[in-house]
Amino acid sequence: MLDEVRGLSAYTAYNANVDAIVNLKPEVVQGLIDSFGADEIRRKIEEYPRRIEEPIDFVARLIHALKTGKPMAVPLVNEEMHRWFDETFKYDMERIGGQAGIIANLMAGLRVKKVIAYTPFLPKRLAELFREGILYPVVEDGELKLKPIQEAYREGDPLKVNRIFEFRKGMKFKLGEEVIEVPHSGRFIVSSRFESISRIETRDELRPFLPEIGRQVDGAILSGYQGLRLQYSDGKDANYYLRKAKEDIILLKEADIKVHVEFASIQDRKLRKKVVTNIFPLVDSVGMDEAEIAYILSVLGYRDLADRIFTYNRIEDAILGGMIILDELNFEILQVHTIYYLMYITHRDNPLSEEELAKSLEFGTTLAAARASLGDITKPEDYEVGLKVPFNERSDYVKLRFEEAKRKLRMREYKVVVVPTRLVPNPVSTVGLGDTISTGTFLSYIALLKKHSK
Ligand SMILES: Nc1ncnc2c1ncn2[C@@H]1O[C@H](COP(=O)(O)O)[C@@H](O)[C@H]1O
Ligand SMILES: O=P(O)(O)OC[C@H]1O[C@](O)(COP(=O)(O)O)[C@@H](O)[C@@H]1O
Ligand SMILES: [Mg+2]
Repeated sequence: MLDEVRGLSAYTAYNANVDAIVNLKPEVVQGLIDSFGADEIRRKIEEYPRRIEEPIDFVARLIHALKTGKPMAVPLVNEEMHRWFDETFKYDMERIGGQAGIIANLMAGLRVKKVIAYTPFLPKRLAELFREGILYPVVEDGELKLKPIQEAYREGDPLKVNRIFEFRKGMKFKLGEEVIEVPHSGRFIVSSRFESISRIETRDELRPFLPEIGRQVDGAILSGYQGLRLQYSDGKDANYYLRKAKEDIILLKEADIKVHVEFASIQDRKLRKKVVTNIFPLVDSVGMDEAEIAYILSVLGYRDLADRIFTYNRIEDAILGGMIILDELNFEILQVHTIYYLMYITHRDNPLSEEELAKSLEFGTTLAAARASLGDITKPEDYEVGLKVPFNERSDYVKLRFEEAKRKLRMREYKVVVVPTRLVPNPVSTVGLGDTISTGTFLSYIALLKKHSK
């Protein structure tokens, strides 16, 4: 599968940023609890702030994420808080972040045939974090040029920095009298959402060249819509940017390529609904994690099912939710990544067999296991490391529950495929694992479709 994937060319847009990463230590978490007070933190968790405006919002959402062990992302809207973060935490490293940034570097690491990456802002510091070989589209003398991305930076473009808090399974701390033990390794993302970095779009001069870009690739992976704002100070709004985003997809698809959207957490319910209802029906494939499937169902009017997924993590609920999302938003294939399994839901008439779909999921989890083990994938041989990671200890349980779900649910009109994940017990890093899975599954899906059409 790796060779077939490496024979493909792909385009990715829109979000890339610098991730400033903190590997959380229990004493740092305990220090935060001691200085903000357990009662105040509990009260804030109940309130469940959806934006970080002051430090207590951050502390409450972080402690909640640690308690559940779920991957979460919360927008930071108060620019003043940069100072508080920088004074409170010591960053362990800086690397490229954002779905488009991570995916571009992953594909370049695998030496995929051609990687074109586009991000509306490209300051020098960001351009330098992209891997060699990645091309950036620019318009020169009225023509499309693909430049090495490191040479394409623009002076004066704003730099976006997100903070990532990596936490590890088994970490213990006390919230008042309550002893909390983190149930899973994961990451908590503080996503910067200031107006200057929130225009997720293709520059007007480049948009007419999207069909030409589409003709040079086999597929496109788009993400970053979560960075939009409902309103901008110049009178523009999310509807304006979503209309442009829809135009982009239509133009790329003139070349009859498959388009995948990698979904990411959108805390604002209005924006979440706008993004899924505008964008998903235009694309072929969508990827998301377990929390995101519940968030989407909740805005589509399936609150009970969303709550069940959040609370119990049952496979049958995720399958039911996935079938609803696929049908309501009418696209080709949904891929869901959870800690213990990956899942595809597609229509019965999908040309790929269930065995082929399972192979594609296995490719995705193997790639993620390689990244979790090594921290990054810098060369094609790194994939082999993933093959050495065993499937997780709940694999038999996952298979059993899937068989049960098949008996309970009406699934005749769909192909539903579930494979257990290869889980690294002590991952070097977890940020970007979802993007890695989705890149692996989407590229292998295209490669398998190509085989069928030969
Ligand atoms: N330690 C891990 N080893 C392998 N794969 C992992 C590990 N931890 C998480 N994963 C996978 O990554 C996704 C996370 O997706 P996000 O979109 O980044 O939330 C998780 O569901 C696992 O499938
Ligand atoms: O929502 P934003 O601000 O574009 O940022 C997305 C964030 O998600 C990531 O792309 C990681 O995503 P996953 O962990 O879900 O794979 C980070 O690198 C980045 O900071
Ligand atoms: Mg993700």
